[in-house]
Amino acid sequence: MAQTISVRGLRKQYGDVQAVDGVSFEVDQGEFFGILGPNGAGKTTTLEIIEGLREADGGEVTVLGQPPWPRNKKLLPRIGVQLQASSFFERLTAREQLQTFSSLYGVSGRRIDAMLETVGLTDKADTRVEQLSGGQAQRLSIACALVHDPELVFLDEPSAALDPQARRNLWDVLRDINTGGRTIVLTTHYMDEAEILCDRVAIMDRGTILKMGPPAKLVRELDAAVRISLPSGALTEDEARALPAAEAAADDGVSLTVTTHDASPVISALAERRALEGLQVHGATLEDVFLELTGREYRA
Ligand SMILES: Nc1ncnc2c1ncn2[C@@H]1O[C@H](COP(=O)(O)OP(=O)(O)OP(=O)(O)O)[C@@H](O)[C@H]1O
Repeated sequence: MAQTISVRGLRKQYGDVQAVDGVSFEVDQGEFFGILGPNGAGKTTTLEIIEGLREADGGEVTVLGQPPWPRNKKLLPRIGVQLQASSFFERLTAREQLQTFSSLYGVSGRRIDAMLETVGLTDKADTRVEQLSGGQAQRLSIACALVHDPELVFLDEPSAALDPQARRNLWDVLRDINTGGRTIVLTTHYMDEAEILCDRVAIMDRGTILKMGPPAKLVRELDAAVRISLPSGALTEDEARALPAAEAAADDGVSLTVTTHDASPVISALAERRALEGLQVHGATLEDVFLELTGREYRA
């Protein structure tokens, strides 16, 4: 598969802060790649260097086979960039905003209505940007990053400050963009976002990548316990502890939770007792992976 981004030994220091400390990864064509980590992990700095907006102190970066720095104008029509703080031209409507962007890139205006449709803003086409909600503005900034049909799209915390429904709508938009064949690189501090959207994630903390891979694989490799919960009182705690393969059981008055590394015998035994009503199974998440890697709770 063709390699779209290659980063080797990337470093960047601001004063005493080593923001990026030897980061290496590759992104393949068509991949949805996530850089995940808490505030200050170095995600934005890494992204800005790849986008050609910042000079690295050290390391090698190629984007679509070319170095992004010094500012490489040949790359501009081929990449789309959505920055963390989106800024618009004032007093323009959503459509005019997109028209302005498309004319900057010298592309025809034909894509504008299609783009508004893609990000679900058709009914806001004639609304001025300052009257858009946070979620709508975020989607417009993504449309601006896509209007020239780039093959590679960078999104920096695209769902920051969105309400849960708006985040889900945005995820649908991003999935469609990726299914259309574009490569997407996204930074996020939301574990669930990375888990749901990304083919692969790099978990970053304090300037380094701690682990990289498909989210489901990272979680599986943890070999973490599974929690099986039932309505409180479905079994006594002692009965639950005696279930085959059960390692622990606790009833907090709302749920009875059984912990195990092997869910099948527990669930089979519950089925035999006809005690499956209201059963929920909770596996490990990327948050558990972060905890295992750092010894710290994940705080975005
Ligand atoms: N222009 C700058 N000047 C000085 N320090 C900076 C600058 N930009 C970032 N830093 C510092 O570098 C570190 C990494 O910041 P960066 O913005 O890359 O992290 P991040 O993972 O994107 O965090 P966030 O999610 O908060 O944006 C932080 O300690 C930050 O304070």
